[in-house]
This record gives sequence, structure tokens and C-alpha cells, in this order.
Amino acid sequence: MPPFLEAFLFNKTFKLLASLTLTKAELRKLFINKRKQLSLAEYGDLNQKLLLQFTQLDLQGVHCIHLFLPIHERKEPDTFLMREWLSNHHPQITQVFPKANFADYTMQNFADDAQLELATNAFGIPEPVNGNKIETTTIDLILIPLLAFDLKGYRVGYGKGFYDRFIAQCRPDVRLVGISLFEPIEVVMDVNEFDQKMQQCITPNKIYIF
Ligand SMILES: Nc1nc2c(c(=O)[nH]1)N(C=O)[C@@H](CNc1ccc(C(=O)N[C@@H](CCC(=O)O)C(=O)O)cc1)CN2
Ligand SMILES: Nc1ncnc2c1ncn2[C@@H]1O[C@H](COP(=O)(O)OP(=O)(O)OP(=O)(O)O)[C@@H](O)[C@H]1O
Repeated sequence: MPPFLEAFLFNKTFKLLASLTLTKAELRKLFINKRKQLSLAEYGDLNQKLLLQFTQLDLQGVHCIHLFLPIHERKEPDTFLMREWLSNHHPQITQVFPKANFADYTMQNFADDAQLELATNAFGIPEPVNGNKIETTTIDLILIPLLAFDLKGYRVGYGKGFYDRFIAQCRPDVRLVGISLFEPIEVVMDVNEFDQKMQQCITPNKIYIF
């Protein structure tokens, strides 16, 4: 099939499916595919737009921000751009990066300071291997990786519950801000008792407030 026809059909099918009520598992597949379909130029363009939206986020009262570092092969939002922007424009804000433990699906968190050493793990995630650990209760805002999200502020991740568990350990007033290359779907069907709604979600077009 010619590539333009394949892309056309993919887009048509995607729009149709995304307008239905799907489960997290179905949404995961759909959005992983949608990322794969992005050309490197489109991915780069979306990342620039995400950065621009991120710069509009109200950071008043935020002293400590938690952000994941991107798996480039999976075309995750390039949070290295936000790290750079934050360190230039808000050097007083402490940035914190997670290190995932796949044995129990928990995360430890490390400050972005002179002692921080990063290395790419087996899943392609740039992660701290050395540095200063940060207590979860010092974190004011968490930037959350998403595969998909809905208009109410519910999210779909890779499905291991890393963020659900992590958020449960944070202060109850911690701000949850998603970051997504794509726009929201109507509704995530199978929301469970561990799912916490985000307050905001950044996309290349706008910041959603829930
Ligand atoms: N950049 C980034 N860092 C992050 C996350 C993320 O989504 N993005 N996480 C957000 O939670 C945690 C890591 N979560 C992950 C969950 C699954 C897989 C993964 O590759 N899963 C395989 C299946 C592996 C298995 O079953 O053992 C797969 O999807 O093919 C990777 C990371 C913590 N750090
Ligand atoms: N606080 C918790 N304690 C124990 N298990 C949890 C907790 N939070 C979530 N889980 C489990 O983790 C899994 C998360 O699956 P879910 O489909 O909600 O993933 P997700 O929203 O894509 O999550 P994430 O992005 O956090 O990986 C579920 O099996 C859930 O029961």
C-alpha cells in the first residue's frame, strides 16, 4: 500500500477508535502506535510546542518539581528541554528525577545537582545511578508521563502502577500535571480505585485544567 494511503487509513481508524469508549489496555496499544507513526520531524515539532506550553505553566509556590527523563526510542515527550528551560529560568527550583525499581514497581528520587549521575537503563530510561535522594514529601509538582488521558483528567501510562504508587507516597496537596504529545480522548473506561486525577495536562496545543 502506498505510504500516503497507509497514513490516511491509520488516521481515519485512529479518529474512529479514539471517539469510542476504550479500556486502558486498548488505549495503550492505540497510542503506542500513534507515536510510532510520527516522523522524527513531527516528533521534534511537537516537542517544541510542548516546551512552549510548559513555559506558560504557573510555577508560583513550586520549589521542587519531579520530572521523568524521556525514552527517546519510544518518542516520549522530550523533558530534557523542560529541564534546560527550568534551570535557566527558575534555577531556584529543585528538579528531581526518578529511578524505577522493576522488582516492586516503586521509584526512588534524586536531585538534579552536582552529585547526580545519569545512565540509560535496560528500558531506555535515562535514570540516576548516583546522587542525593529526595523525600517524596518535599515534592510540590509532578510532571507525569502519559500514553493517553481523558477530559476528566484520568490518565493511562505503561500500566505498571509506578506513578499510582509514587503519588500515594507524596503530600496530598502535590500538583499532578500530565504531559502528552496528543490531545485527550473522551473517557477512560476502566478507571480503578488507585487512579488519581491530574489537575492539569500539557499538550502541544494547550494546557488542560480539570
Ligand atoms: N521516561 C519514563 N520514565 C519512567 C516512566 C515512564 O513512563 N517514562 N515510568 C512510568 O511508569 C516508570 C517506568 N515504567 C515503565 C513501565 C514499563 C516499561 C516497559 O518497557 N514495559 C514493557 C514490558 C515489560 C515487562 O512486562 O516487564 C513493555 O511495555 O513492552 C518501561 C517503563 C518510571 N520511569
Ligand atoms: N498504591 C498502590 N498499591 C498497590 N498496587 C497499586 C497501587 N496503585 C496502583 N496499583 C496497581 O498498579 C497497576 C496500575 O495499572 P493501571 O492500569 O492503573 O496503570 P497506569 O494508569 O497505566 O499506571 P502507571 O502509569 O502508574 O504505570 C494496577 O494493577 C493497580 O492495581
